[in-house]
Amino acid sequence: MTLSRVNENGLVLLGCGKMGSAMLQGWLAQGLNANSVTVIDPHPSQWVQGLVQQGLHLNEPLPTTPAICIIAVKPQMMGDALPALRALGNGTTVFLSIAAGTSIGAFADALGDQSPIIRAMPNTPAAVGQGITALIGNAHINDADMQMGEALLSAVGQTVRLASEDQMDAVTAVSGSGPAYVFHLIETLAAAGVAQGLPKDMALQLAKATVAGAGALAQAADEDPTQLRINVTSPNGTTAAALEVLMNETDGFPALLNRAVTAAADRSRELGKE
Ligand SMILES: NC(=O)C1=CN([C@@H]2O[C@H](COP(=O)(O)OP(=O)(O)OC[C@H]3O[C@@H](n4cnc5c(N)ncnc54)[C@H](OP(=O)(O)O)[C@@H]3O)[C@@H](O)[C@H]2O)C=CC1
Ligand SMILES: O=C(O)[C@@H]1CCC=N1
Repeated sequence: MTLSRVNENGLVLLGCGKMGSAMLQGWLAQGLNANSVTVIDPHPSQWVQGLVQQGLHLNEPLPTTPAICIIAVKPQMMGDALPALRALGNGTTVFLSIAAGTSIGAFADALGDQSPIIRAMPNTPAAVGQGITALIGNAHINDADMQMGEALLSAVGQTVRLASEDQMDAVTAVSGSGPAYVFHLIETLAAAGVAQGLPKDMALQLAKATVAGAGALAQAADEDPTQLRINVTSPNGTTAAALEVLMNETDGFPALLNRAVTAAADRSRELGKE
């Protein structure tokens, strides 16, 4: 689907930090006109300020009925930020929030209970077009609205639709926060390489390329990740020695990652109540 509805009627982006900027970059690359975009952010980056020359509206009054308003501020800032959007509520403007924790019900309370609202959870690989976003809409979202939301998020990666909003805490814990776990894996794999005698730069290069290559193979291969792991593991070889440590039932990777994902999902649920 093209971004024609957004180009014709406009897009408001509330909050243009890490995620807002990553998405905006993808939309512009996919053909969104800068002059269809209004960004509201108290401290816009140099990059966003530079887009004003291409027609982007920065901290200007809101258009009357934009096609969509993307909410990309921190959950803790919602109380301060949402009143600025009330004029767009209960109309045809679709609200799409990417905030962790904040429920569709909380947005309906703040913006009007007739408002079409999509809740989405992207992740930072969106900055290189390789994100994944889960979405769910409320009862006022029609097919065309959902397609518009998906078209925008597809500009920065894959999309999946959720069956229920309850799934969003788990999604946040797996793919929203997940890139941080993988970056930590890169950091710790490189540090372990240094401990084994490698120079720091080379250890980091090896760790980054290994994670990137394994990720690309997992996406491209017909085999599932279990088979791909088995393919690396020679009987009585080096990988088997490492996996014996990593797959330990009590303090191995599965137990550790399960605890980490549970902590993230619990925090997402808490954020929804704050
Ligand atoms: N980072 C991530 O990996 C992901 C984040 N998210 C969600 O995305 C949202 C944004 O996160 P992220 O981009 O990391 O955060 P950032 O802090 O990078 O971006 C938020 C932006 O909103 C601005 N802002 C603060 N108050 C207002 C206001 N009242 N009106 C307009 N803009 C305001 C901030 O300005 P200033 O810095 O000056 O306060 C900042 O530029 C969060 O809700 C988060 O849960 C979702 C998926 C992944
Ligand atoms: O850490 C957070 O709360 C946000 C949501 C998912 C990724 N970053």
